[in-house]
Amino acid sequence: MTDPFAAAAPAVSVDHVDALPVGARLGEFEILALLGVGGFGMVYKAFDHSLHRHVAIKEYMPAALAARVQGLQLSVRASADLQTFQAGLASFVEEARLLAQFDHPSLVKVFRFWEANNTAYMVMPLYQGMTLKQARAFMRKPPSEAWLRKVLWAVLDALRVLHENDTLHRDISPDNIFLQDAGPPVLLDLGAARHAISAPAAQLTAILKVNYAPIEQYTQESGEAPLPQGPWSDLYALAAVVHGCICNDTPLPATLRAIRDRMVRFARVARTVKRQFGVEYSDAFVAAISQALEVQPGKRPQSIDAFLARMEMQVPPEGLAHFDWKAELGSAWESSPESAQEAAADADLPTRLMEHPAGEAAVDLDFGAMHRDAAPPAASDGHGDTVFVAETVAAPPPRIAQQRSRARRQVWGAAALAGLALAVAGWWGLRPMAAVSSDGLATQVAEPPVPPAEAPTPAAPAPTEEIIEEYEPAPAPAPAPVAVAASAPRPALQRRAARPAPAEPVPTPPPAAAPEKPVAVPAPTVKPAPPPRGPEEACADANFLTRPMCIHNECQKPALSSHPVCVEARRRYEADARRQSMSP
Ligand SMILES: Nc1ncnc2c1ncn2[C@@H]1O[C@H](COP(=O)(O)OP(=O)(O)OP(=O)(O)O)[C@@H](O)[C@H]1O
Repeated sequence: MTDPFAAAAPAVSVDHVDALPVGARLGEFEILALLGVGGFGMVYKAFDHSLHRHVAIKEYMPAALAARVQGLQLSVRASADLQTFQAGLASFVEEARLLAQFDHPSLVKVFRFWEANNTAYMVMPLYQGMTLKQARAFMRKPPSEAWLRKVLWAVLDALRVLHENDTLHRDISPDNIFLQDAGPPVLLDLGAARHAISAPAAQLTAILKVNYAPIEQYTQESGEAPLPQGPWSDLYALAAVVHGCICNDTPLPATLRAIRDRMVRFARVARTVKRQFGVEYSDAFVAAISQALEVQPGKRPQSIDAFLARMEMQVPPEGLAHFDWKAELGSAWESSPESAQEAAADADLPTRLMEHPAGEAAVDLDFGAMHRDAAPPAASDGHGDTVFVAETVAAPPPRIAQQRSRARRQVWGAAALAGLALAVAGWWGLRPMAAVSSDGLATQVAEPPVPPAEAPTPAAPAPTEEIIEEYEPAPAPAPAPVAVAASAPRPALQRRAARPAPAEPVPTPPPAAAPEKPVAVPAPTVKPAPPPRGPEEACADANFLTRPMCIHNECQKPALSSHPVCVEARRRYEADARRQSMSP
């Protein structure tokens, strides 16, 4: 029997101490390899000895909460986590049951599922290809509009099935969109376990992919009136995926955008891409993505049909059923991430597009290392764009009359999270930025940091030194508590919410006092010049939000480059850059 999925193999070799061993038997299925590890599950290539075909099996395995102690059995690490583990398990099964009902070429098919060994398993087709996140590394320039439209149509069609069944996806990201080597792109999972683990009881953590989650997902747990979620929420995430794919960079989190929207407008991205790469996007395409990226839910297209209409897309793109994503990338495709980088360098093209509005700095923030203190670190494995959001205990339901101001406060709560994220990101992810010419186009672009061949030495110059000079710290939001008000648990698979109220302006926090201009003081003529102040001294007056950036800026001064604080900051930066370059 021919098996169209037989050749599928992991794009990168994966290993995990808690993975099932090769050769393990789960009934008629024999484990052949580990394909991928998510925060909440492991996916294996397996052989079905009954039907004689290769399949993929996903095992519920939240490594932060459970371990494999004996044979195939899972054991919860700490009794305190039992309830959380069980909630995730129940949602995993619920998701499997839901997906098993659907039969759509772009929605992962579940052949069967069952519970055993204190966990559960989901059997799926073994797709051949790689995730959009992995595929982007093989592109020397942004993909064409025609290519993106094929991916979008497939995902939107799958989303339509979910929305029509009163279910939201809530977890769309480049690593959940799977590009088959020949066939339509597939939406891999619903992230139900992720959301259930975030909310098994009333005092919990929300776990979000911060670069793609719309602002309303930060407020969903609140016992106060939440910002409404609906198809517009999935559309935001999908538009963020497009923005990120074109820029080859993760988009700014909605929480940061709610404070002050520094994300490069999509229209400007399109202009820059045209100029730098010669890749053009139509007005309709740009308008639809721009609208779906609105921070305020009410300003986005409210349904998939509205989005498609904005995009002037009424019929499926031709050849979607046999979409060969590599071939259709044309000259953008390279056979390896390294050659994609080299080709871009040879053609004097950047691999990543970064720009910012005139007079403002664009900061490439990496939230990968940010976790709530109490969150077990293993939950982040392979999920650099996930963040744990601290939440407090549920409040009583609000009166309707108070909902407006409460919704506003929720945005502020989310914004407070952003403040913390900003502070952490200042340490971990400050990257080069681009200057913008008066025509609104990026005039410089930054390449991703290249991992040093050897261990960094303290005297090594910071990799971003030249361009960072242009950086001006953003006005910091006033310090605010980082906890987002919390609530009662919600169903693991989010039911569709009511249409949002007409757009209400997201409150803009008062800008922090502008730093005073330095006053020229005559230099002392007799006393020798004092030794340069250390970065910590120089930033003594900075608050917890502005301090990391202040220290970073101080460390750009040549006199301080070998100061221990700067050496440590640089070491962290470089370790992070290496970690990122190694992640698939
Ligand atoms: N049916 C499949 N065929 C081939 N590879 C797959 C399949 N399903 C998943 N994978 C691979 O396994 C990886 C992890 O899968 P998946 O994203 O479903 O895990 P997860 O635990 O749900 O992660 P997340 O944290 O995103 O919820 C994917 O990135 C993909 O590379």
